[in-house]
Amino acid sequence: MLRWITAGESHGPALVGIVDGVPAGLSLETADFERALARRRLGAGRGARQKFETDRVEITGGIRHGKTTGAPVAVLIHNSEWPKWQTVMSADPVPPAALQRDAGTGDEREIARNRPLTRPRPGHADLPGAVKYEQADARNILERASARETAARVALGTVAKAILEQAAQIRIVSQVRQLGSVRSLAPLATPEQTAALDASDVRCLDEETATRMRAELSALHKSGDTCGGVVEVVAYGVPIGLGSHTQHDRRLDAAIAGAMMSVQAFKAVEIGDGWAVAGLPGSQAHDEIVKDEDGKILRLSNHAGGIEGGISNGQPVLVRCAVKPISTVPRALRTVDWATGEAAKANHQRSDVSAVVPAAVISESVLALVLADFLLQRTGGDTLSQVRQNLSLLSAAKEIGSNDK
Ligand SMILES: Cc1cc2nc3c(=O)[nH]c(=O)nc-3n(C[C@H](O)[C@H](O)[C@H](O)COP(=O)(O)O)c2cc1C
Ligand SMILES: C=C(O[C@@H]1CC(C(=O)O)=C[C@@H](OP(=O)(O)O)[C@H]1O)C(=O)O
Repeated sequence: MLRWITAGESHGPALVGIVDGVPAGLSLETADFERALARRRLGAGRGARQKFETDRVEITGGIRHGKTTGAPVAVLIHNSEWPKWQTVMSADPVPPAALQRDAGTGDEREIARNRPLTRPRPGHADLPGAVKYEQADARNILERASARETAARVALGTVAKAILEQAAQIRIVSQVRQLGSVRSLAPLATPEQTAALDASDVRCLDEETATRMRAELSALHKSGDTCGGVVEVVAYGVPIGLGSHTQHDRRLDAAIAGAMMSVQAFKAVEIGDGWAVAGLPGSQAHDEIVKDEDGKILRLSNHAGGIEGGISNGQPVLVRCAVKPISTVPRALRTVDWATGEAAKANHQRSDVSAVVPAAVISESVLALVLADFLLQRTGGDTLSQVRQNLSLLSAAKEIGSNDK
């Protein structure tokens, strides 16, 4: 079983991610984490921060000389901007005067950064968070609500991907299915296309569609607006038998949907052709089962997205997620200033125009974490070789009915 947790603020000194239950013997090193984080920074629509952020990684537990030891893996991701934020984000009390002056740079923005944020942004966590936690400064909410946190999840996803790839040759790939109102009809991506997708600023290999996506982003940017979209993530090589129909919290589809919905701005999750099959007759909605010439069982389609009854069925696991538009809209939305009680325009700060491209990369990590957890629940094993061996025994014993004899 794999457990994971993150901590840290967007403008704090670092993010922390911890994943427990990692088998010993996996090959992993700092460069693997940094490569994964560089993929998350990619993409059209990102704001100023990603231009200078380097996501410097420090492994502080669970890996020695390039191999996991079986101990929890702990990773720090340093914040490149920390010196600039040190006063306003200080964990220890600072004298009020220190918050009213800049750090000697003469930079007005520095002073502004220290003022309490009292004009909540519709769509962000500012208002419900401030009410719930009784905070007068929305910064105490937005710092942790920020999707900066997904950097830690991508770091942990690097461990999960290593488990899946090294133990079971499971590979995950993502693409952008829709950016703003522009939809992509591109075929399902394969793992071999990962490098090409990473090289596309809109994560779309159809050039005509990619051009329309860029044009829409640029028009929105010019008009001070933002957009969302749809990301698609596929896991290939998932064996039959991850998850269970026997209890609500053992269903693989439920775990995937829950994990995906936990990503900032993800507002809907579809497994396979989830929304489309709702409107189809049953005769067209299911994946018929046939035998090939060698007697092997095959499917004629994959509407179910690789999961039936909460159990992986051997087909690629296919998930789509709807990502809402960024809520820090430059053409700021109406709100109420809780300091004055007056109508106001929402706080505006440096922001992304669209998070859809990094969202695709994040969805890979989130899917990897869930699949690695369910794989280890199925196989057990404290080391990579035990997981491999147990998996091969499970694959060998898959004859239907053998347990009834
Ligand atoms: C990769 C990524 C980047 C994001 N960047 C921003 C941003 O720059 N500005 C913003 O207002 N929201 C951004 N968001 C979305 C907010 O974090 C999110 O809307 C907010 O935390 C409220 O959570 P909810 O949308 O899940 O309700 C981003 C989301 C993701 C996944
Ligand atoms: C920092 C990241 O995304 C941030 C997510 C985010 C938000 O509100 O979610 C707001 C912005 O923060 P900032 O004001 O510091 O630029 C984004 O840049 C990141 O993805 O690494």
